[in-house]
Amino acid sequence: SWGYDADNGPDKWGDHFPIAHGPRQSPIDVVPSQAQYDPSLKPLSIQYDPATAKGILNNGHSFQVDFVDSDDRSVLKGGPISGTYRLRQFHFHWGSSDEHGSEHTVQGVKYPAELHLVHWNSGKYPSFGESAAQPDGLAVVGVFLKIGNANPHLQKIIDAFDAIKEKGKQTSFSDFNPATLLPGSLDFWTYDGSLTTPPLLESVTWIVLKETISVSAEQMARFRSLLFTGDGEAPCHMVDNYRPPQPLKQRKVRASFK
Ligand SMILES: Nc1nnc(SCC(=O)Nc2ccc(S(N)(=O)=O)cc2)s1
Ligand SMILES: [Zn+2]
Repeated sequence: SWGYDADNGPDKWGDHFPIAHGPRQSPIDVVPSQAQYDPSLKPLSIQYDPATAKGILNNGHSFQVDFVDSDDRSVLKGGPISGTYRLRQFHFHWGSSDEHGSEHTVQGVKYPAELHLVHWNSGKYPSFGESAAQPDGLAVVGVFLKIGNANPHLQKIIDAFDAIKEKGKQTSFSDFNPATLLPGSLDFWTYDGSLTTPPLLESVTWIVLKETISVSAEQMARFRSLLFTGDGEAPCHMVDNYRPPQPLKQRKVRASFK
């Protein structure tokens, strides 16, 4: 099935998922000078309850931290979205070296990793699955990681990696507030896009934060110790699990800041 190799990677996804060539694909290259400041954008409202953290899973493409999303304890509001979107999971994309790895780029600048906090429109739809099929179903907050001081909040996640080294492994993960992974400023760019992996559904309102969070080179090396492969397979390090920027086509990117 799909992956990030030459034979099953982003250039091949259109064979089974023709929407790969659609009008609102993600990620994109954000060009700040082309983004229009929109004073009607509200400030982002992010309220997460650490008690909703459930588990951490190596799904063979990335690792994700899953949340209880059967109630509105961890929600995103404001910004470009209307109503309430519930946190479902967060995950990352990263490179084989510190020079690349993010999905979105900023005027061609690549970051070593990118965090995605995935939310669904619980105010309007009954489930994640339903939401994922709607043009206003999902909202993903993207945060760039930049090499610097070790990030103590990331360390709790990294300490769980030994238990999820191989594809399919999962372990419990509790009492974690993903808001600790956000930068000081919630200034953002926003545009209409898609999931960046198959099924590439065009149901995502993207909210890409301008400010980065830090990660140390040693912490990035721990990300690269995870495996795409499962127990008993020839081990393949989980690196370069990012889709490159896609055509902007008829879209505008808006900025929440001047
Ligand atoms: N009916 C459906 N159930 N599940 C799906 S897709 C599962 C899923 O959450 N996929 C997903 C893929 C990419 C992203 S991302 N990288 O944040 O755009 C987020 C989420 S469609
Ligand atoms: Zn993602």
